[in-house]
This record gives sequence, structure tokens and C-alpha cells, in this order.
Amino acid sequence: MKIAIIGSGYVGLTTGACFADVGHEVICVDNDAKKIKMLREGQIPIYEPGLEEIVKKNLARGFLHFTESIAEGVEKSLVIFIAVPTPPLEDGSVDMTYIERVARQIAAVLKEYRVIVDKSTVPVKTGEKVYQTIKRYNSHNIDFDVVSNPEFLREGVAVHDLLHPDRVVIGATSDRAINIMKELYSPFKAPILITDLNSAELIKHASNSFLALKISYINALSRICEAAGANVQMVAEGMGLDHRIGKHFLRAGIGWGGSCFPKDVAAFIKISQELGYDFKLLKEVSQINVDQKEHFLRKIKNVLWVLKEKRIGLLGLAFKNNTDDIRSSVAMDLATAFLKEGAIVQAFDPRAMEKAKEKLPSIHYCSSAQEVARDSDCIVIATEWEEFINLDWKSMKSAMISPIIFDGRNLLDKKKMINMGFHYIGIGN
Ligand SMILES: NC(=O)c1ccc[n+]([C@@H]2O[C@H](COP(=O)([O-])OP(=O)(O)OC[C@H]3O[C@@H](n4cnc5c(N)ncnc54)[C@H](O)[C@@H]3O)[C@@H](O)[C@H]2O)c1
Ligand SMILES: O=c1ccn([C@@H]2O[C@H](COP(=O)(O)OP(=O)(O)O[C@H]3O[C@H](CO)[C@@H](O)[C@H](O)[C@H]3O)[C@@H](O)[C@H]2O)c(=O)[nH]1
Repeated sequence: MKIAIIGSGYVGLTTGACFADVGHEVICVDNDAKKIKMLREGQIPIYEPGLEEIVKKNLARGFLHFTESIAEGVEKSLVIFIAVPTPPLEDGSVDMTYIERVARQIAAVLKEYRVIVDKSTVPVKTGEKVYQTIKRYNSHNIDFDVVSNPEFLREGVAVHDLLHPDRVVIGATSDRAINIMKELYSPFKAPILITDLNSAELIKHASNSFLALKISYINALSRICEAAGANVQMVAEGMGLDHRIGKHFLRAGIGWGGSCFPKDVAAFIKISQELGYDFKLLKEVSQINVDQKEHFLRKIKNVLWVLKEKRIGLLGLAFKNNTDDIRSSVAMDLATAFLKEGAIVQAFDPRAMEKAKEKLPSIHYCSSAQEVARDSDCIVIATEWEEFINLDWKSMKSAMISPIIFDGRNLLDKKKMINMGFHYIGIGN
């Protein structure tokens, strides 16, 4: 099937490459000329494991194309995906200008029946608005359908998540559009849930908010564990063995970040409010997340006393492991707080340093974790990169001024670190 994807970022590019990989003919569109030029040459502007290989493979076999022209995408494809940003505004509501602009741009070039699919994360009732907008701005009165098909991929494992989704949600009312969408997803072995437009849009915000809630719950429990002398990892394991609870998303840490949870939880609170419901539970989920970061900072200050002139070794800048994404990264927030207090921050991240340099140039960027340890007053682990587990911690220790570790991700084995002579402070243990 011929499909176009408008917006070639983390979601659009990965989705396009995976659709091409299962045999569809895909045109990825972006209005960033530099990005399109890079992609045409097989260069990937983001780090996502496995993405480069499938982009190169499908470029070479002619299943994947890149263009700056929405008109070209719309003309050549039956299904048009929208995967542009839906960033937060200051009051937590969603900036819908990108989606609205793309709807007008599609309308202006629509000459034959097309299925317009929203993949961006949007407030409920957006599909209805996209439909009205395209109808209003299409002078030829062409027949078309609007479908909601929210995306559930996780960064860092996006290729896997797209090729093996837990479920595919299709919000649509027209049988014609539903059949086209079913055919599009037929190469994937995943349950397909057909809903109305509004329910599909709600499923996305409801899912992300629930996952954030689960993490905030375990983070709140970590505070109780610290006060009671219990171990949150054991509590999580004991809870997670109950299939009704499940073991996933119960890793206590410094709070959730990233390009999705913070903005989507804030948006869902706002959307609910506009619909007349005060979602107090979600407000608390969000507050616990803020508290968790502040509590971690307090623990660091309790040990170091004054941060001014202290040399803090920071391991991790990305919002999670296996990505270069620093959007709403708690690690970046911590670095900002340290710098504000007058500390010297020396940091290392396996993939996110280029992006971090643009945002926080005053960090001293190190070429290795070992360099981070040099003359440091403590090490702070802020991102759950697995490679930090297997560092030569003996040699790290001898490079430090004082061997203190604040493990914001409970990545290391507490007993082992204490036996090695570290002063180890984790989360909820
Ligand atoms: N990143 C994730 O893990 C993830 C997962 C699921 C859903 N989402 C949602 O998907 C959407 C996109 O997120 P993202 O992380 O891919 O964003 P992104 O910023 O990485 O990519 C968006 C792309 O759209 C392009 N763009 C903007 N306006 C355009 C226009 N008028 N025409 C053509 N291209 C245009 C930008 O240049 C950019 O390359 C958001 O709604 C987000 O909430 C993101
Ligand atoms: O047990 C856990 C799991 C995650 N996190 C943190 O939570 C954040 C989000 O992690 P994750 O969900 O793995 O990454 P994302 O790529 O942001 O994916 C989420 O957001 C996407 C965008 O909407 C959705 O598509 C995904 O389903 C949803 O998991 C990160 O800061 C993690 O460090 C924890 O602290 N503890």
C-alpha cells in the first residue's frame, strides 16, 4: 500500500521505516530541508537502535522515499499519516498549531479520496476538528476519512515496538477507512481494536497517564520504604508477581521525564478540566514526580552540605537509556540545579551529549565515565544506561576525591558498592 507520513521525527521516521520494512511503499515528508537532505543520503538525525539499518535497507530497495513536499506525499499515497509535534503550552494545554497547519496543507492539495490518519498524541475531539478543517479548506469537495491511530512506541526500543505492537488502535467510523487500515496493518501480528474517533484519542492519553501513575506510585512507596527501613525493589518485585499488577513500570527512581509523559499528563489534566472533570488523582501523580526530584536533590545536599565549588560527576543526560533524547529529561533538570548552586558538573552520556551541549553549554562534557569520576566529590547516576553497571568501579573510586554515589536509578548493587568502600545512596533502599 502507498502511504505518506507527514513529520519525520522520532515517531514519523521510525513508523515510516517499519511500514516500508513490511512491504509498504512509504514517502516520509518533513518541512525541515536539512533533515530531508540527510535522510535521502541515509543519515539518521536521531539515535534509535536498529533504525539506521532499516532506513538504509528500504531506501536501497526503493520502498522508502523522502520529500519536503506535502503535495507529493498526498498525491502519491492512499493513506496520509500526521506525525507532527503536539508540544505543551505554558498552561499545560496542547499547542495544536502544527496539526491544524498540516490539515490545511493537506486540504489544499487533496484531489482524490484519501484516509488521513492522526498518529500524533492529541486531545480528544481533535479528529473531528481535523475533519472539519480539511472539509473547509478543500475547494474540490473531495471525499476523505479521518482516522485516529495513536502510537505507543517507546524510544530506545521503537523499532521493536513498531514491528511487534501490543495492540493497534484504530478510531474510525467509515467502513471504507477501517478496511484500508486493517489491510495496512495486516503484516503485523497484533490485536486490532476498532473504536470511535474520540475513544481512540482518549486511549492514548489514558495509557500514558496510567503508566506515569504507576511510576509515581512506586516512587511514593520509595519514600515510605526509606522512612521504614524497607527496600522498594523488593516491594516492587513482590507486588509485580501478582499478574493483576504486573512487574513493568515499577522501577523507583528520580521521576519520569521525556517528550511524552510530562506533556501528556499535563494535557490530560487540562483536557479533563475542560470537559468538566477535576482529575485530582493525576494532579497528585504529577506532584509526586516533582517531589521525587526535589527529594533526591535534598539527599545530595544532606551529604555534600554545600554544592558551591563541588565537582559533581553526572552519569547520564538522556531522559532514559538507549536514546539521545533530552526533552524533559530529569537528568538535565538535575544538572541545571547543580549549576545554579555553583557546582562544577562533569558529565557523560553515551548518546545524548551533542543535544545536551546545545542546551547546557556550561557543563564540562567528558569523553568517558572514567573521566567523570576524576577529582569528583560524588557521582550521580541520572539515566539507566546498562553500561554504567559494568564500569570499572574500583578504578572509578580511586579517581574520586570522595567515593560517594547517588544512584538515582537503583542501577548498581548496593551491597557490592558498600563492600567496595563507597558511600552509596540509592532510592527507597
Ligand atoms: N517520541 C515518542 O516516543 C512518541 C511516541 C508516541 C507518540 N508521540 C507523539 O508523536 C508526535 C510527534 O512526536 P515526535 O517525538 O516524533 O516529534 P519530533 O519533533 O521528533 O518530530 C516531528 C517532526 O515533524 C516535522 N514537522 C513539523 N511541522 C511540519 C509540517 N508542517 N510539515 C512537515 N513536517 C513538519 C518536524 O520538522 C519534525 O521533524 C507528538 O504528538 C508526540 O506526542 C511521540
Ligand atoms: O519503571 C519505570 C519506567 C520508566 N521510568 C521513566 O519514565 C520515563 C518514560 O519511560 P518510557 O515510558 O520507557 O519511555 P517513552 O519513550 O517516554 O515512552 C512512553 O511515552 C511514549 C510517548 O507517548 C509512549 O508511546 C510509550 O508507550 C510510553 O511508554 C523515563 O524517564 C524513564 O526513566 C521510570 O522511572 N520507572
